[in-house]
Amino acid sequence: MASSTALICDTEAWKDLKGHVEDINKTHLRDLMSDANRCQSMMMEFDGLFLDYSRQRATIETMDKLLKLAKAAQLAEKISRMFSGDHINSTENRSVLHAALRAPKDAVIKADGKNVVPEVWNVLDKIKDFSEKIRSGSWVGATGKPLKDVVAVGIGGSFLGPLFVHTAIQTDPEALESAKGRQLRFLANIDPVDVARNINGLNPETTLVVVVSKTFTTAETMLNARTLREWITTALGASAVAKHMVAVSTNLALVEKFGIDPNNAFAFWDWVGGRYSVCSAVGVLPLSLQYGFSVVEKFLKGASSIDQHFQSTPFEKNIPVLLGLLSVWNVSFLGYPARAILPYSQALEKFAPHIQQVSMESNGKGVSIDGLPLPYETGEIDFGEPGTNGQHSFYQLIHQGRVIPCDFIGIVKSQQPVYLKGEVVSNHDELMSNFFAQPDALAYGKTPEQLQKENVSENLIPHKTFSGNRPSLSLLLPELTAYSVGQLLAIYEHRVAVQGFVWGINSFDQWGVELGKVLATQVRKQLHSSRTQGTALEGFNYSTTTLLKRYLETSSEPQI
Ligand SMILES: O=P(O)(O)OC[C@H]1O[C@](O)(CO)[C@@H](O)[C@@H]1O
Repeated sequence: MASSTALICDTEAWKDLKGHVEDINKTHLRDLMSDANRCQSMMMEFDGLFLDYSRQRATIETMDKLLKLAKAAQLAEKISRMFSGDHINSTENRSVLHAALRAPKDAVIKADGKNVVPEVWNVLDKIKDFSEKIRSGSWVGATGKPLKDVVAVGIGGSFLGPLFVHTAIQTDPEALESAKGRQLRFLANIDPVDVARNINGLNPETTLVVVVSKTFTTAETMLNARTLREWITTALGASAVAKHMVAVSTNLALVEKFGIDPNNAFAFWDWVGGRYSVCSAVGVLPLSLQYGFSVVEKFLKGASSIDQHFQSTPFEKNIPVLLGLLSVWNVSFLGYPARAILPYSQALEKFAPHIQQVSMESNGKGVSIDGLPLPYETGEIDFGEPGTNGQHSFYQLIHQGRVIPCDFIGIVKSQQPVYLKGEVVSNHDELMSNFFAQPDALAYGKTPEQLQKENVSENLIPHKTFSGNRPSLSLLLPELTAYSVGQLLAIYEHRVAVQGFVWGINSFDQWGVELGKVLATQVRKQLHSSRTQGTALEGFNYSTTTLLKRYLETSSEPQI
């Protein structure tokens, strides 16, 4: 781009792709898929992962044009600025260095001129030491009992990533074995029902609470932390906090003010965005308590492998770059506003919710990084469910309704294989039959002519016709281990960054979450004064006043 304030849509590369849409609209995936050379060029392998994007509505020419768009967007420079610790999160004046969280001990990654890797490893070593003490029972609670259960209190990025990784590895044989006799739970929502569910069946005597908050000011997390502090101190006395509560934060002063011993706090840094923090103490501490540090270290290594691939592989073979460019193609050129994340793996059931934050909080922006209003949409609506459950839910719309590019994620080797004697296939093969079938159903569809040949009655033909030409990609992982979960995470993190870099936005701030928080403060104040002094409602519009009045009049909330 000529100047830093120019928008990507003004470049020749963007305009060229706009024109190219017409060519693509003349194609059908049925025909594109019959070109073996094209398909072969759209498959690649890295470190055990296999990517097939031949079912994208793209030709070799499209890919060529997308690579030109990457050049016009100065993608290589932007990636390099990220890894060099430049303050690419300009609205918060911060570096974006989550890759440093999983870098090998001898790597050098600088923020503001200082190598951050030794600090990262100091915290990792502290987590290793602490989690071993808890797991071995050498650290005991206030009544002398070992702490076998952990409740991690946090929300958003201080919750979704750790929950995803926990859910993904909990049935992996190695992780399962190392977690025997232990429980890890996550308290995120301020809904008191979530508190009730999370402490149900737990004994404060044997529970460790980990308060996870980058800022240590998030209203929900702090109230939930105070609620669990009350649960512990009511049962065990005020001094029990020292043994039963620890924290993860960048704000160690507030951790201390809360009453948690600073020695029991695990730091991270402002160059780690909340939604990119699962590889910091945010995820590593709770996961190490549950599975042991050596399992979690494999997760970090998997992510690091993708970091190196992303940083050094030419774009035409670079998985996050290719996926990011294809997403830009689908959103900005083909006009598909959503993306379905469809892992054929129950263990990945929390992957889509995590990626929703990573992607939508990062790329749902209305202005360029320089503050210019964007004449094009950014970000996509991410959603998903594991297969085959999703097939019995929203796939109808994907097959015959709106066009939604799909990410199919499959695993070669099941974490928990089952084969029943006499069955046609193993349970995992049954699952994977669907993984292989769905992308073709979407791509090829079914024509009225085919239905006629099958003697389908005329009145049903329109209903049974599938237009096809619906794009997807398939990612095949050899197995689902801590390592491959790390790979998967980093692929999506970097893919989202690629999209943001091309769109010319700041993918690392999140000002859009602030307004609602401010308005909730006004409501909170009003609820307090109405409940304690009977103050009349003031300063709200007709609708909110009516709703609040009804809530206050009919609510059975305990009075303060
Ligand atoms: O870790 P914290 O500071 O409690 O923030 C939690 C979450 O709140 C947000 O700031 C906004 O929802 C997220 O970006 C962040 O992950």
